[in-house]
Amino acid sequence: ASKRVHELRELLEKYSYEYYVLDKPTVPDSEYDKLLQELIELENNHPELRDEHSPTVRVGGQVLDYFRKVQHKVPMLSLGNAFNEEDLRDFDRRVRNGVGDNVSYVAELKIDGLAVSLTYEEGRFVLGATRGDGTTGEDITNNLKTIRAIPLRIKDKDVSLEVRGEAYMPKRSFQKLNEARQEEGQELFANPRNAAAGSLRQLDPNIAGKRNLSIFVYGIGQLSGHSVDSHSESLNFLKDLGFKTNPEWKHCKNIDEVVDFVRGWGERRQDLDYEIDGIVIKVDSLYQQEELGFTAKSPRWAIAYKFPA
Ligand SMILES: COc1nc2nc(N)nc(N)c2nc1C
Repeated sequence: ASKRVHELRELLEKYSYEYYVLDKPTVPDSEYDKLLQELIELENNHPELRDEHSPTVRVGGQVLDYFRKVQHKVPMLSLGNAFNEEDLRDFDRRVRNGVGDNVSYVAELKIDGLAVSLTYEEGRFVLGATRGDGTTGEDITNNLKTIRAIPLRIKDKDVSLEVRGEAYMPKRSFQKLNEARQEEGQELFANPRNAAAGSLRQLDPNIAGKRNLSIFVYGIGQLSGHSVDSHSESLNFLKDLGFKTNPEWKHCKNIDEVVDFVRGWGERRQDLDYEIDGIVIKVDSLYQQEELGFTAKSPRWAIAYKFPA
């Protein structure tokens, strides 16, 4: 039974990764469900084989009375805002005053969701938390385990890391959820962001598990067992580890390319299946990020361009 249990876990993780992270399933849902059912029965008949990182825990989890508070080892800061091209050029001038003219940027979509932190130790997902006030968040591990795009195990066991990402509800899921709530005469969610936040604040993970949430991982808070020199390298590293990163990011040689990127997405964002509220621009070199440092509440090496609401 143990051999079959491990075989099923590997298979289900692979299929889940293909479906929820790559969006390229290689087997029909019926096949996935059949294997999952077999694993659930095997685990029920052999409790000694139970594992809290088994794919079966995504659909289970006990109801909590409250969320435990957790301290972020590395604060989850907020971003300074830019509202027009001039603000972006001011940001670029400040950066170049700090680190010189040899600077490049990464521009990425700012997902309109809920910032979360995911901690992995010896390759296993051990803690998921909300941003909270930046230093203290809430332990919502059970709810985040229901997000299929979040790997419960990562291949590289020697890597321990804490990653940050934005949990979100796809627009289609938001529409279906509100239609269902309309039918049941329940209060509607105002927007996908509130729906995602409301779902992750549920004390019963079975509710969160039915909300079809997803995530885009956008950065590393802490990392040991590996090193990277730039933000673009960290995005590729996260993708290689099996995380779902947003594919629309662009390495920009200068602020002009950033401005073009921002303009482009200002027009195209309604084509996306998820809501974005802006573009985040970061100095690519981690060494230059270090040189620029932080203000009391935000990195000096990043800025969020906000689209008009
Ligand atoms: C470096 O800090 C950050 N980076 C970010 N990147 C993206 N894509 N989206 C965010 N919401 C975000 N937020 C923060 C605080």
